[in-house]
Amino acid sequence: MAVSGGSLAKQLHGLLGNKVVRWDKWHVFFVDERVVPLDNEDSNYHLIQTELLSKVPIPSQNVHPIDADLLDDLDELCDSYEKELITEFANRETARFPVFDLILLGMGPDGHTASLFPNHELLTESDRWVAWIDDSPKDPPARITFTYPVINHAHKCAFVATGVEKQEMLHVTLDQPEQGLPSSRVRPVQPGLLYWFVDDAAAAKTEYPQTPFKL
Ligand SMILES: O=C1O[C@H](COP(=O)(O)O)[C@@H](O)[C@H](O)[C@H]1O
Repeated sequence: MAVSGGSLAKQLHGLLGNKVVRWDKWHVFFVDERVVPLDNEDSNYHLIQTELLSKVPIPSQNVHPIDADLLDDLDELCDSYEKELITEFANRETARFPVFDLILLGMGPDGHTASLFPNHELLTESDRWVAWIDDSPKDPPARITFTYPVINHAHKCAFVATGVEKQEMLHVTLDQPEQGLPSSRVRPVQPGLLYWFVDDAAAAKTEYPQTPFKL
């Protein structure tokens, strides 16, 4: 699976203590990463490590952070993360893109997902698996991110969006996909599935038919 950072991290607490999950079978990649050392407060790896990975028995070799020795060279950083994906998926898939079982996504209050921001040229990247930006409108400016070809080839993509600050963008994402917000562009190719896990505050303006699901 691949996981995002941000507010999603705390929602993963529900997995702790789950007796059904076979943690030793998991491999964890990062949907996007801020180009900072892995122990920096801004690092998505640091966040997910703190909130989830340090609390469950996932073998450390199954966790795939960016190579922190390459923070000064964004091209090299992306190439090395693509190679990490190639190595992991080499014996499993013949597809042109890695096919994750699950990609967990968040949505920013501006409708961005991963490090794919509104009106950014990366929204139309169709070739690379992992790409960099150095002009993120949200700090820190330098990041690497999965591109849509990777995200949209997953078996399952699941967004988690909570709180009133996500209300407007959830409405636009689901009810006005023609506006092309980054979060609207997540459309897994057949037979992939897309789920949205939202709370009442985030969903208050949404017209899209909902299937309430209580954990
Ligand atoms: O910068 C980022 O933001 C998004 C959304 O974060 P949220 O805190 O508004 O939920 C996150 O999904 C992404 O991984 C992260 O790098």
